[in-house]
Amino acid sequence: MSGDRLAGIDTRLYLVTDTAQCAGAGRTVAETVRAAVTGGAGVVQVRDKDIDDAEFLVLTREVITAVTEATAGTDRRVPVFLNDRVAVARRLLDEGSDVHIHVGQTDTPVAEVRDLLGDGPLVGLSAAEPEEFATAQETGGVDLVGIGPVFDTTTKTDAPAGIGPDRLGELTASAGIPAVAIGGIDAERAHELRGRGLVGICVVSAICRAEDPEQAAADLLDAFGDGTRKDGEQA
Ligand SMILES: Cc1ncc(COP(=O)(O)OP(=O)(O)O)c(N)n1
Ligand SMILES: Cc1nc(C(=O)O)sc1CCOP(=O)(O)O
Ligand SMILES: [Mg+2]
Repeated sequence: MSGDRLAGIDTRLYLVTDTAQCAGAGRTVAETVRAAVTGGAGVVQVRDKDIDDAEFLVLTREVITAVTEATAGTDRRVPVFLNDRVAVARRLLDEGSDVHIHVGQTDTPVAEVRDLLGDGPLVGLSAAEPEEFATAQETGGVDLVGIGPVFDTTTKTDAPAGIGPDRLGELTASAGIPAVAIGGIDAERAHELRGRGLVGICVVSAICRAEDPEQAAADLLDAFGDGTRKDGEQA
């Protein structure tokens, strides 16, 4: 896999959807995505552990439409990732949709994902151990790693305790693959993740539970900035 496969994508703010959290805030996932992308989210992942593949297919089509509407008339490229559902991704690719996939360490292995989906889609992988980065680099085929949880989270019920920004920075430095941080990130804490080598921050509840997801996205982007400057450093 060669070239800058993330070219043209603003990876600084990555939204992962949670259907129940969006519903609790009185909105659909698609409405939340449309607002968040309008507010600046540059990557979207559809994640729902409680529905079957047929329902996930419908949900993802709605999200693709929301992203298309939010980016209409701009030159923004906002990729839509599917969480875990390789078969649904294959179906959408066959329909001509531009979709991508994020898998974890216990999901479909990356080599198998590539066999099933080919070289076109971006592949994200969860990784939080040096050995996992080494394997991802050796195997190839991973475009982006998600490292977490950086802070404690209640959204992912099987997540361990947060590793903290310093450990996150060490892992990012050794990842060798563009990395986003995930877990417990909100607009108050996002500034702690500047200067950690990340290409972006990834959030669920900070946008899905927000009263105003467009404003929440803008606030998160303000707090993270371009991600490169640590607190207190001059531009
Ligand atoms: C960007 C990003 N990073 C990490 C994860 C977590 O994926 P995984 O470990 O497979 O856990 P589930 O999300 O499937 O519960 C992610 N989804 N996105
Ligand atoms: C989906 C997910 N993956 C994680 C990981 O650590 O790999 S943490 C997480 C949930 C993040 O939700 P919130 O932004 O609401 O804390
Ligand atoms: Mg997974």
